[in-house]
Amino acid sequence: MEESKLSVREQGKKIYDIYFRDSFDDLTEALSDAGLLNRKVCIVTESNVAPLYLKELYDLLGPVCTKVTTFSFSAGEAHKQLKTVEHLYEQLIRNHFDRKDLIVALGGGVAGDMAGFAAATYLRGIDFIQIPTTLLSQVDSSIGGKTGVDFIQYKNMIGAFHQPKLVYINVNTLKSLPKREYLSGMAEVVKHGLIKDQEYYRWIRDHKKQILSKDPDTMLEMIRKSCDIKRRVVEEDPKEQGERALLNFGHTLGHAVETLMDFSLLHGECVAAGCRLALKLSRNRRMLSEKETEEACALFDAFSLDQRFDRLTPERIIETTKSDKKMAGGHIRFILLKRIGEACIDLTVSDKEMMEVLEEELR
Ligand SMILES: O=C(O)C(=O)C[C@@H](O)[C@H](O)[C@H](O)COP(=O)(O)O
Repeated sequence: MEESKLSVREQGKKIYDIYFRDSFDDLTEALSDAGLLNRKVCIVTESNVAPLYLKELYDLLGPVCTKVTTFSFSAGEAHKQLKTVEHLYEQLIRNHFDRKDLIVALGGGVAGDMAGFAAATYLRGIDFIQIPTTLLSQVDSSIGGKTGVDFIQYKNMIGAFHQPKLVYINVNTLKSLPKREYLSGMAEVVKHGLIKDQEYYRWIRDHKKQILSKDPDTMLEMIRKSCDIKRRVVEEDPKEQGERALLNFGHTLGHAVETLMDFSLLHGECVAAGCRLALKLSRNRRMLSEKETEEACALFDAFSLDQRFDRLTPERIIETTKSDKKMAGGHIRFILLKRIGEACIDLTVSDKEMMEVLEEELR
């Protein structure tokens, strides 16, 4: 398997590397290259991931760190809350963590977002690294430094931009990932093709079989391609002043569905629902043809991203969307497609337009 890495830069200066590997074998070398050896470390992980990889990580880090502690919380979006972060702060304080020490986020998006947020805020900021173990976190949430927690039912409402010092992707962790979780990550992968790269979108369509069977070489190529797209976007606009908002394609209505379904659907499943709606909004604006829209929706279907959310009404979804943070000057910030492979920001989508696509989707 080809092994490689990508560097994420800001204003030409390297900020961190993303490693693509099929084991944890050279993690300590990666830490050494990033200047992160001989520190006190806290591995932050969750209850599903801990039994699989915590011991391996602990044993690897022990010899190259001054002390290794672990913090494990109950898995699930319901625990991505300030309360969990408070427990982590307490542990860091009890173990006398100072500004030179390191947090290691081991797990999916919830672990990464929350550990990153703790790292951003503890002592006004300490270093952290990302070791993502789900497809969604490998292609999306581990890159770009968005960290945070949900607040009451508001998704990612409290957070900070804080860049990791290293992202270490071991694609072999996907073998143990439940199928539903794996497919949920495909929503972000398809999103990358739709918003930025028509050729990549076609590549995904042509490699459905290999992707579904978790063919290692295909997964590695796909993860690299997606990370490269995300890297380019966040390099250009690290703090979401413009271009980076395009990564929110599917998230405007997706976050509303996720909240209203009480987080019973996975994040990627809700993003897929949001992407279908955004595709249909783009079609109704005559930016996409009926055929292109159907084909893109069918690609989500191929990855079983066709969950129903018909117990929700269009009115409730629209109302919840307006309380999300994607508002700009009183308008909902939508990401639409000008064509397959090119997205744009739009502040003019009306309630009527939303109603039309929601009624179509919920029919
Ligand atoms: O990194 C980004 O920027 C993204 O928007 C990527 C999204 O796929 C991701 O889910 C992100 O966490 C959503 O951010 P939010 O600002 O809408 O909470």
